Amino acid sequence: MPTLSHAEVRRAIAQAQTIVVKVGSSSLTQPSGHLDPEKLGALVNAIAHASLMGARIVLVSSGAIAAGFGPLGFDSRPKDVATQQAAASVGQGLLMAQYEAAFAAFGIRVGQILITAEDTIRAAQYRNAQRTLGRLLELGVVPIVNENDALASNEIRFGDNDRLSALVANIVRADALVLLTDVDALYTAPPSDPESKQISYVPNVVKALETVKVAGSGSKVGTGGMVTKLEAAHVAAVSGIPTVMTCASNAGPALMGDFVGTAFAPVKHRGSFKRLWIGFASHPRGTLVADEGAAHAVRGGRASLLSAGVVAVRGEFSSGDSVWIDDEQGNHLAKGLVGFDSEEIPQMLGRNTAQLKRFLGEHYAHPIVHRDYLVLV
Ligand SMILES: Nc1ncnc2c1ncn2[C@@H]1O[C@H](COP(=O)(O)OP(=O)(O)O)[C@@H](O)[C@H]1O
Ligand SMILES: N[C@@H](CCC(=O)OP(=O)(O)O)C(=O)O
Repeated sequence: MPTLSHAEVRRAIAQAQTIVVKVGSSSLTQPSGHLDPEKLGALVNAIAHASLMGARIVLVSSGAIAAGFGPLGFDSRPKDVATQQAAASVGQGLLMAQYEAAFAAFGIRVGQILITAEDTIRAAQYRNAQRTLGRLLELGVVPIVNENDALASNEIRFGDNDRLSALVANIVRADALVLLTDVDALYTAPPSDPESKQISYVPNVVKALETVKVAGSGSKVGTGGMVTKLEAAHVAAVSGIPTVMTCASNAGPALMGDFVGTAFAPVKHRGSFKRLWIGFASHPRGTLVADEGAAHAVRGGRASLLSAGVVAVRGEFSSGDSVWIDDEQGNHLAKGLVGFDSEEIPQMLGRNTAQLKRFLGEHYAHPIVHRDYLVLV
């Protein structure tokens, strides 16, 4: 796919029909941690205008934990997961109440969708999310999405909403992703570094990942920092979706395609969602170690991982979980969704398909990781 110029990326954003807008906690709160109605109101104003002009907008909004810890009597954002989940449970309702009132002033209805990482891969939940989001957009509603913090388990939560927003952009087949945060653009290094310079256009986010120095969150309430925002832009780019990242006060101009913040060009045509999920969002539960021949085949990009080429298995996982595929030197080669439970695998190691069928039965005569569920890293 030829790289779009900076102007073409901005035009694509201006013309986008379906847009996912992600806003971070730091952009919705006062320094005290309470929700800031003015910031929220300004954001809603920008989104409502784009929506009334015909854009279909999905808002991925953080802020539940930030909105909940103050009313619960905590001075600062809680660090332990259980209290964060309780704060999110209290804060999510408060957050939605503010959005409801702010959008109502424009005659726009909102709908709440809380989603976990698992919902984005299990086929039934994925289809339900897709159908509900699609119908809400048809009805002119602005869906407001957040991670289902109160229920997500520690191991598989997204934690930040950046990657979630890129996956939502895939679910709704968005034409653009707008990441709103507390910094006006991507810089060559964290903005606290006096040498850092603003970057207005990233033609290839994969290359940018190698050169830009990024750090975690600069605020007390944000979670992922620039690392997860670049990951989100990366997922979007390889899904054929352009991204613009800027501060929340630039939401209006960003949605209009003005040259604010940083624009990221798409690098590929739209790809398979399942492979994207495996590559970017899934958290490996264990490791399969490939021998030299299998490692070579996996690196080639089109082979399944067969038990004949696996020399060791580590971790506890179930069929369908994500695992690392490593070479014998410990380098990660790929991630994949494994076809068997971890306890089933030791008896399969080193056996070819005919032997698996003969000694263990038909059920075992399949790749440990099928190539359709394997993504090189
Ligand atoms: N190279 C960089 N360019 C811009 N910002 C960066 C960079 N590296 C780290 N950051 C930090 O990332 C922060 C935004 O992330 P975060 O606090 O998680 O926001 P949000 O709550 O919007 O997700 C910025 O405030 C900034 O301090
Ligand atoms: N789901 C959490 C989001 C966590 C968070 O802070 O995310 P972000 O602001 O995007 O770094 C919440 O609503 O509080």
